[in-house]
Amino acid sequence: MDCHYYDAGVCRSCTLMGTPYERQLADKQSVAAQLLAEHVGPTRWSEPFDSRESGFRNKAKLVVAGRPGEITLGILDATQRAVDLSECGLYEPGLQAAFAPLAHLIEDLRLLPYDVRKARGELKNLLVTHSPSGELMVRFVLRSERQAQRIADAVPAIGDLVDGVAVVSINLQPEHKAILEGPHERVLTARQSLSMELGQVRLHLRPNSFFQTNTDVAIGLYHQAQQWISQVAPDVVWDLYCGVGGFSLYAGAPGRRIFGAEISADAIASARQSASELAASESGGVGSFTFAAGDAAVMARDAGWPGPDLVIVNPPRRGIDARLAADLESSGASFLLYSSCNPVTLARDLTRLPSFHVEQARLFDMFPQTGHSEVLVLLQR
Ligand SMILES: C[S@@+](CC[C@H](N)C(=O)[O-])C[C@H]1O[C@@H](n2cnc3c(N)ncnc32)[C@H](O)[C@@H]1O
Repeated sequence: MDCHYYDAGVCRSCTLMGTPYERQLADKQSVAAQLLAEHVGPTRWSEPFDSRESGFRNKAKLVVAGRPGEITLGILDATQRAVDLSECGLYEPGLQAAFAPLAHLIEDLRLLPYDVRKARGELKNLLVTHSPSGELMVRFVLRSERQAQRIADAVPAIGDLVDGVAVVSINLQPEHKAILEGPHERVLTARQSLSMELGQVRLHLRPNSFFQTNTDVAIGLYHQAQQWISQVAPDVVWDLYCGVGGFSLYAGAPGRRIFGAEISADAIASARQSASELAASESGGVGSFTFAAGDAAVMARDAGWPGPDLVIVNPPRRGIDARLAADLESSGASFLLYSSCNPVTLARDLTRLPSFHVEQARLFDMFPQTGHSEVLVLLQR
C-alpha cells in the first residue's frame, strides 16, 4: 500500500508502511509464536487470518482543527500543528466518503474547531463509526455546551447532508488534555445505537462502547471462537471484558448459559439488546444470556454465576490482572479462550495460568500496516 502522508513524513502511524503485506503477516506471526514459545512452550498455530491491506478501518478518530474555510480532519503533530488525514487509505471507503460532507457540515454550522495552542474553540474531535450496511454513528466531542444546540438543531437535516448518518451524539471533554473523549455523552437522534450486521448476529453499538476496529477480521475472529467453543461444547460460558457481546452471541447454542461482564454500562445495554433480538430470531434456541456491568475481576469473584466450563477473556492491551488470573487458575473451568491485542501481555498472563496448556492459537491481522495483531488461543486444563 502507498501513502502520500507517510511519504511526506506528516504521519508515521503506520510503522510498517512500505513493507510488503505477506512479509508483515509472516513477521507478526513469528513474533507472536516466539513470545508464546519462550513463555509457555511450542504451540500449534493455524494459518494467520489476513486482512485487506487498506480500506479496513471502521472507525475514525479525527482531530478537528483549522478555521472556517480551512477545516482539517486528522491528527496533531508533535508541535501541535494540525495535519489533515482525510485521504488516509486505512478507512473503509464508505467511512472516508463521509469526511468531506462532515467538514462542510462543520462550516455550515459555524462550529469553532478547538485550537490546542491557544486553548480556544469548541469542537475538538469527530468520532465516526461505519457499519457494514453503510450507516454512520457520528460523535461530536466538544469542549463545552456552548455550541451544542447548533448540532442538536441540525440533527433533522444531517442525514440529507451526510449520507448514512443514523446516530448523532455530543460528547463533552472540557479538559485541556490530549484525551479523545469525556465521560458525558448525549445521543441526539431517536436511534441510540448503530447496528453492526455481522452475518450471523447483529450487534448494537452505543457511543461509549468498544468495537473491534476491522469488521471483516472481527467476523473471522468470532467465527473461529465459535468453532473452537462448539468443539468443546460447554454448558456454562463466562465472557469477561465482553464489550457489546460479540464473543457471547457467537457462542450461543441451545441449552448453553452465557454470562458476560464488562466495565462500560453502555456496552452492556447494547449486549442485552442484541442478545434478546438474537433469541427472538432463532427458533431453535440460542441458550440464555446474562450481562452485567462491572470490573471483570470483581464480577468473576462476586457475581454469583454458576461455575464456568469455559471462560472467554478479551481484555485491553494491559491484559488481565494477576488476581483474575489466580481466580481462573483455581476455578473449575476446563477451557479458556483468550483473545489478545497484545502478545506480550498474553504471554505474561499465560505464565500465570500454569495448569492450562495452549491447545491451539491463531493470529488475526486486525491492524495491517502496523506491528499490532490480535491473537486467539484456546487453552485446556
Ligand atoms: C478489547 S475490548 C473487547 C470487547 C469485546 N470482547 C469485543 O469483542 O468487542 C476490551 C473491553 O474491556 C472493557 N474493559 C476495560 N477494563 C475493564 C475492566 N476492568 N473490567 C471489565 N471490562 C473492562 C472495555 O470497555 C472493552 O470493552
